[in-house]
Amino acid sequence: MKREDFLSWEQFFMTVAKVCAMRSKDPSTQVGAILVNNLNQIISTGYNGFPRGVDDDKFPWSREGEWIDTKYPYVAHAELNAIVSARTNLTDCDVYVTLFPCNECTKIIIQAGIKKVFYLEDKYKDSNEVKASKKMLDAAQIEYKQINDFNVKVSIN
Ligand SMILES: O=c1ccn([C@H]2C[C@H](O)[C@@H](COP(=O)(O)O)O2)c(=O)[nH]1
Ligand SMILES: [Zn+2]
Repeated sequence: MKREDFLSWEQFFMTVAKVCAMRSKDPSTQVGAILVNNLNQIISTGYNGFPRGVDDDKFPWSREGEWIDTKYPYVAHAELNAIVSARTNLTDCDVYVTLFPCNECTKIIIQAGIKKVFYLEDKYKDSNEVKASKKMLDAAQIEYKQINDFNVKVSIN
């Protein structure tokens, strides 16, 4: 008899996105994103971090202070990294991301032709950035779906 407790595609892809987030060196919020095509193939992965050549031991990780002295001007978002790393056309791909995309990532998601956004956390839902994201996704008729029943535990020895 076949196993019944296998991961669904949604659980599987979000688990991979969570694992990608574990690569992030951001001390407060680690974000992972993956792109999946209509054959359920993972096309690309990304996580939030500084761009290539921007030394993450020399640039700031802080959230507060003068904007130029915080991480915000420098960090490349997980969705951006996944999209620019993809080596194929992204039309009709889905994105799985561990945090609801900000407005800048949302613009890139829309322009890349991505069809659906699956997300886990929405901790900045009251921010103007996320409100703007939702307005743009609604206008562009791109669906977004929160994975609610995510209780996957991965333990690898
Ligand atoms: O769409 C998004 C939004 C945010 N991120 C990254 C950028 C930062 O590294 C963190 C957010 O840091 P806070 O300390 O929680 O403000 O998340 C992203 O990758 N994608
Ligand atoms: Zn973003």
